Amino acid sequence: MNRDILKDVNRVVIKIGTNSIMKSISEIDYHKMDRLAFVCATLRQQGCDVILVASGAVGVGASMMNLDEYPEDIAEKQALASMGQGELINLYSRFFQHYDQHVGQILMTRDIVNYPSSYANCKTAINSLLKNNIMPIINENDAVYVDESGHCSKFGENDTLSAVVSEVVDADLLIILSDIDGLFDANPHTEADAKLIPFVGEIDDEILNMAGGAGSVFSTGGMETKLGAAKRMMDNGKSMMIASAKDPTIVFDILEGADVGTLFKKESVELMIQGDE
Ligand SMILES: Nc1ncnc2c1ncn2[C@@H]1O[C@H](COP(=O)(O)OP(=O)(O)O)[C@@H](O)[C@H]1O
Ligand SMILES: N[C@@H](CCC(=O)OP(=O)(O)O)C(=O)O
Repeated sequence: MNRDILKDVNRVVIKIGTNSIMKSISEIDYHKMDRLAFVCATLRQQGCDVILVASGAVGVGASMMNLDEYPEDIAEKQALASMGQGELINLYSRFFQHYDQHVGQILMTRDIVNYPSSYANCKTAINSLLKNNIMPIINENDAVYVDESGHCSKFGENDTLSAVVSEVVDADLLIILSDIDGLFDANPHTEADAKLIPFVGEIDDEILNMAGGAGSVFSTGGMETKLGAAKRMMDNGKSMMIASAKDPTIVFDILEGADVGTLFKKESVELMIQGDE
């Protein structure tokens, strides 16, 4: 699959998982956060609209409290998220500042999917940030979500959230930076000879059967939710990449059309670029 089309991307959503910004349960990977800020700010300078979906509220909160493991209790998790989110955005804000880039925090609940006025407000808020050259940094509002049968305002993981955000802002491409190089034909952590799949043109049962759940204590979605996000993007005629978060400058390679990670793109549909009709 020729990837030259990725060179024309004008608006990109980049999602990075908790696992990728933590060295261990107690240690934040500051270098990784700095590289990510560098990449996002550089793309912005080059005229590309970038929206960052950044996980890590609970993880950063747990590291601040020196916890050995994550709590199961929802109220405890929400308290950690409340504390951790403040520190997470503080860190990103400081790293982005090195590259002369202001950031704006947006914390979402599922209300944006369920209520058209919330959706419209969210769209306006993100577009206003972009218009003013402020980098939107988005996470779920983990401290207050409700997860009850009568009312569920929870996403629960950021793969789906990042696909919804891509829809809201009409992004050309969603890049999910993960702790793995892309989609493999089986979970590489359990199948030693699993092979990377460079291109997926359709999410069918064969592809869905390859996916397993989350790979670490930090993660919530695993490959299943990433495939759900890919399907959402493809149904909207847009594309998605899964690539390794090890070195965030891989985003430059992706946008140069390099053969890295897994590209999800409907074979029959040309990547729709902002401004094209
Ligand atoms: N077919 C597959 N290909 C790649 N990874 C898979 C697959 N099935 C399950 N996984 C798991 O999904 C993990 C990536 O998802 P996740 O744990 O949510 O990480 P992240 O925090 O980066 O989003 C991998 O590390 C791996 O353990
Ligand atoms: N919103 C949560 C993260 C949820 C999530 O999806 O995490 P991840 O699987 O690491 O992308 C938090 O910030 O702790």
